Amino acid sequence: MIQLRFLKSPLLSSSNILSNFSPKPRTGTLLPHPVTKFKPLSQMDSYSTTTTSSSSSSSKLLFRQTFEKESSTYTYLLADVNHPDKPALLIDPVDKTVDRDLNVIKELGLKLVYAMNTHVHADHVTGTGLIKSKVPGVKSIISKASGSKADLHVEHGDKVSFGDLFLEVRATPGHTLGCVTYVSGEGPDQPQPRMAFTGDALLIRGCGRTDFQGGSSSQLYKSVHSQIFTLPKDTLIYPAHDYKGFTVSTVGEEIQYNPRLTKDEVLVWLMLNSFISMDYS
Ligand SMILES: N[C@@H](CCC(=O)N[C@@H](CSS)C(=O)NCC(=O)O)C(=O)O
Repeated sequence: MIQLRFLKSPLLSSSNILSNFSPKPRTGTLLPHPVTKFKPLSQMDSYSTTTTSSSSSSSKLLFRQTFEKESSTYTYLLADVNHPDKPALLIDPVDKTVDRDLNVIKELGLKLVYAMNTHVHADHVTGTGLIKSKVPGVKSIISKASGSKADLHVEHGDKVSFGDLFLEVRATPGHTLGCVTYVSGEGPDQPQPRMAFTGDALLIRGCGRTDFQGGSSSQLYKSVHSQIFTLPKDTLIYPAHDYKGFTVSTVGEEIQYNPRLTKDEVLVWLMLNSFISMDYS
């Protein structure tokens, strides 16, 4: 007789498959700082470089991807270098590599305004506290849903501006309840292709684990599908980690090839929650 045996995986909780994700779009109030409430949204210890021109206007994105090898974490530096102030932000800085990243910012003559996190990290200490102590005036940013302390709390639909460029905040819970993805702005004066800083929600050919910090596999599946996979297919995916040497992917590639997020949701849940074994007794 062939028997299917399901063993619970430590990664996921079975009750999670029933939960839903539907971020509430937000409207309009303004904060004094250029974090605004947006209209509803319908390897190496070195760095890689891109400078992206937008199709019009004076804004020009300077972009750097740096890596912290112990936790395999990427930090991203973005700046509007055509703005007179050269305002810059860091996404997911790591305490151990703060000096390296601040040195690049200094060399390039940028003014760091934000140190942002996509979520509360379990594998390393964020560099935001250290940055604030070393660079007065820098504001830390994290999602309100994270329940963590920061100077500014963002929610789904908010907009983080730096010079003439901006990032949209999209709620992508599942790895943790408070995970967000920061997506470069839409519009003729914003960089093309768009860029999505997905934290641990979407990794290249993978996704963040969902077995701690309020995680849920079903929520992760839904949030990635509704908030990341709906972006243009050429949108560049920049995750918070990579363990295999990948640096960047695209929405189109991940829709086609990500083994954890491309199959039917129930099938993915069964794959992640169970080991199917054959019993021939
Ligand atoms: N799989 C990693 C182990 C480190 C790890 O658990 N990373 C987290 C993100 S930091 S909390 C994760 O979600 N990894 C994805 C996964 O599939 O495990 C390794 O290979 O070193």
